[in-house]
Amino acid sequence: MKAVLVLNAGSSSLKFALYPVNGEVALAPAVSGQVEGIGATPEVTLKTAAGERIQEPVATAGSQGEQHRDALEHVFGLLNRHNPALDIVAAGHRIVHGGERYSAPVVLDARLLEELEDFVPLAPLHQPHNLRAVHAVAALLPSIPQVGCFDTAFHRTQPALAQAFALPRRLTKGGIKRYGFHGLSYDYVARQLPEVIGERAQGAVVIAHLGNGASMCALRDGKSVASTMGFTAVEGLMMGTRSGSIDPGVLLYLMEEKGMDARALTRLLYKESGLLGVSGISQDMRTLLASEAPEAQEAVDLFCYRIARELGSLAAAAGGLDALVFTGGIGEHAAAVREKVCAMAAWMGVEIDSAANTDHARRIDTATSRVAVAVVPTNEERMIARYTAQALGL
Ligand SMILES: Nc1ncnc2c1ncn2[C@@H]1O[C@H](COP(=O)(O)OP(=O)(O)O)[C@@H](O)[C@H]1O
Ligand SMILES: CC(=O)OP(=O)(O)O
Ligand SMILES: [Mg+2]
Repeated sequence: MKAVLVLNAGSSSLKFALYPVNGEVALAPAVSGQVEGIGATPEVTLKTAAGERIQEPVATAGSQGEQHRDALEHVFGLLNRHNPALDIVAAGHRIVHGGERYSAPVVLDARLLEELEDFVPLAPLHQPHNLRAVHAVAALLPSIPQVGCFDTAFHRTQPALAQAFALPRRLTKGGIKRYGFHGLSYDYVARQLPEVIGERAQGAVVIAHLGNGASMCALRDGKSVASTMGFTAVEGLMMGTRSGSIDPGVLLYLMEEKGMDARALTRLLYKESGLLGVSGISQDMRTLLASEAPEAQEAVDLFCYRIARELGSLAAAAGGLDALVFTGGIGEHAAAVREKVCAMAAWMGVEIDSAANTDHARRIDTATSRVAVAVVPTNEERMIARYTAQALGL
């Protein structure tokens, strides 16, 4: 049977899946898995259709880029050994930045890949790894077509106001505006929502994608109207290692008074801040929730506080709040985070059922809550597989 290979290269992870295609994309992949811990001690986990789990370390050293490359090679080796007689006819990729031009998935060619290189400085933790995956597939399977699915595409429906910075017009015209990210995740979750919350899915909805990277999106009629991430994936919420929004005056001060240059600031804002920076312990929410250190507690509290603040702002953009939806690794699994955020949103009519929340139920609001509150697992890989099949008419 035909299959689409999906690659989702994140900041510190590489998720992969083989989706059988037979007229339409199968609900579940035949093989899937991920490499986690790229940049530290990467380890790959693969799950076969028969439910067998394989876990092994990835032999690698060197820079983040070199580790991403080794991780990819390791994944290709594993897929060769565990591919259940599927014929890989296409590859679909998550590409974080598509700029202003791309509001839909595209078939990738050499010219387009070169154009997408221009966005590397705008998404330094993602874009280089996304593009590297495309080149790696081209070298290994030169005859198959490849499709790029952009994180920014879903947000192209936003009104101009939501995309604008208050900067001189010439800069806005030059593309310095708010793009928004995690679009494949929002797209997938928005499509699941009618099943979970009925008609309210068409109303004022805020989805919180809380993973290693974290952002929130306001939707109306299932379409993005505003988001917390902007020109780059460092704006908005506090994240695993990213600061989120910060007074730009702090950066000017650090440059002028502390002699920090662009490289040092990039490191600070993307790699040393967020949960890791505030706790001084870990970027991993599991570790922080299990820790008794007051610094861990402070990091979690600030993470939740920032979400609650942004929720108010996004509700203003959406013109109300009919539903609040949690997704991403933290959103799906960290009941304590959902509880704190919802407690701070009580003034908006958010009320959750403690037992349902602890059970990670699909609906966690009480019968009297004015706002529907849902937990919807995201699936960027399936979204990519569907888009790839669609773009190629598979
Ligand atoms: N059971 C859990 N409880 C709390 N946090 C969790 C749990 N499982 C995963 N997480 C957190 O989810 C985050 C990773 O989210 P994920 O969406 O997988 O990340 P990525 O952005 O790399 O795709 C990490 O902070 C991790 O600690
Ligand atoms: C855009 C982004 O932050 O992605 P991730 O959550 O995969 O780091
Ligand atoms: Mg992610």
